[in-house]
Amino acid sequence: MTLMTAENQTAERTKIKVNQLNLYYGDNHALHNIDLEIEQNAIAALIGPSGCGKSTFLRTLNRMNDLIDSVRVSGNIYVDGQNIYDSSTDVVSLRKKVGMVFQRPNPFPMSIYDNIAYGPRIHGTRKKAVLDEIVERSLQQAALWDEVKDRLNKSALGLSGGQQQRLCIARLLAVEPDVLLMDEPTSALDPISTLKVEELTQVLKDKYTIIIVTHNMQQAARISDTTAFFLNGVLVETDKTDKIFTTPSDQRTEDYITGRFG
Ligand SMILES: Nc1ncnc2c1ncn2[C@@H]1O[C@H](COP(=O)(O)OP(=O)(O)OP(=O)(O)O)[C@@H](O)[C@H]1O
Repeated sequence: MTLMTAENQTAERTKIKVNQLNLYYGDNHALHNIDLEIEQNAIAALIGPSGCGKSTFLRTLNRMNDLIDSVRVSGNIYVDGQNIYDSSTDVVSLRKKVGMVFQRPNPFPMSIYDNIAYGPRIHGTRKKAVLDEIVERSLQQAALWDEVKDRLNKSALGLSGGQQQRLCIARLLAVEPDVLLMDEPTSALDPISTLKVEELTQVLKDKYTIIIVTHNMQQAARISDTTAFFLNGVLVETDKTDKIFTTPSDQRTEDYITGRFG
C-alpha cells in the first residue's frame, strides 16, 4: 500500500493550475498575474463586477482568446499537468477536452439529433448505432432525454430556452470532455429552467470539473465548492465557497458580496 502525503493528495485532485497568467487586449491589461488551482470533480464559481475579466479568464482555459487578434497572453496554464500554452498543444483536442457553454443557448439550426451527433461526426464517428447511443446517453446526462425522445428529428430551435441550454450541454457532453466551462449559463433562463441547469451541475460534477461564471451570488453559493472573486483583472481571493460567503479574508470581497459595490 502506498501512503500519500497531504501534498500528494492535493496534487492528485488538481485538474487545472494557473501560473502567473497575464492577458492583454492590445494595450488593455485585462488579467494581472493570476495564480489559481482548480480541483477536479468540483465546481468553481468565478464572481466579480462587470468587466473585471471573468469571461476573459474562462476563455483562457481552452484558448478561445486565440481567436481574437489583439490578444497577448503570458504565463502558464496546466490541465492534467500539460501546459496548454505550449506550442505543441493541439488546440482542437484541447477544446474537445475543455468545452464551453455560453450565456445564450446557441443550438445549430438542425434537428435535436443532429445537434448532438454533430461533434462526434466531425471527430470521425459515422455508424448510426454508435451515434444513436451517444445521442441518447448525452441527452440522458443533460436531463433532457425524457422531454425530447419522441421528437429527436424535429428542429432544436423549437425547444424552449431552458431546453435549448440543456441541449447545448448535451452537445458538449457528446464529445466526452473533462472540463465544462460555463459562462453565465442561466442568465437568459426563467427560474424553473435555471433550477434544472443548477441541479444538472450537481450531477455532472461527479464526472466533470466545472467552472462557472455567474453574476448571481445565490447561485454561486448554492452550487459551487470554491469561489474566486475577481476585481479589475486581479484575482482578489479564492477559497471554499462557504468561507467566501461568510468570512472572506479580503475587505474588497466582503464589500462585493454584501452589495456595497458592483
Ligand atoms: N474581445 C475583446 N476585445 C477587446 N477587449 C475585450 C474583449 N473582451 C473583453 N474585453 C475587455 O476585457 C475586460 C474584461 O472583460 P470581460 O468580458 O472578461 O469581463 P467580465 O467580468 O466577464 O464582464 P461581464 O460580467 O460584464 O461579462 C474589459 O475591459 C473588456 O472591455
